[in-house]
Amino acid sequence: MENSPTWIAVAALALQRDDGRWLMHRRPADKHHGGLWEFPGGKVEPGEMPDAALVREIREELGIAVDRAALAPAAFAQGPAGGAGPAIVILLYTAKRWRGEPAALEGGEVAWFAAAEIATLDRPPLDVALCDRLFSPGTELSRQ
Ligand SMILES: Nc1nc2c([nH]c(=O)n2[C@H]2C[C@H](O)[C@@H](COP(=O)(O)OP(=O)(O)OP(=O)(O)O)O2)c(=O)[nH]1
Repeated sequence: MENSPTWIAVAALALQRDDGRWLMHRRPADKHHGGLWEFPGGKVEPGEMPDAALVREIREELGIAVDRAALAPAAFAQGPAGGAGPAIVILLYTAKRWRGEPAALEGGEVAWFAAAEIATLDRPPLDVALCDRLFSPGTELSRQ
């Protein structure tokens, strides 16, 4: 066993509107992965459940309230290990209910996209993997 952490958990949200569009967040230019489109969310803190972390991150980042009960686990993706820092494992949830109007409170921008449009956006590698799983043909979600 190594003493330093080998991975960190990130919780992310695929929020879907009634018209079928999904919310994506464009990271501020000065951040890691700046300018890329990702699912909103953030790091899970020690001792925190991922869904509780996501409720907190979404409130801070988008200014909306999502209930833990409205979050459905959808997919995960794992980054490479052995790099400079810990590997990232992203846990993606979906939600169709929330309160408030999403806004990019911590910078960047937010917009709603059809699944086919998301495939054309510049995204971090892990988001490409998550989208493949979320929207891959034959899955329940891709037909909605
Ligand atoms: N939130 C989020 N992060 C992602 C996605 N894809 C992806 O590679 N990441 C990476 C970018 C960051 O290295 C890490 C999450 O960091 P973050 O900056 O969003 O989280 P945070 O708000 O808790 O971080 P911090 O700046 O307060 O340290 O995961 C994604 O779809 N959503």
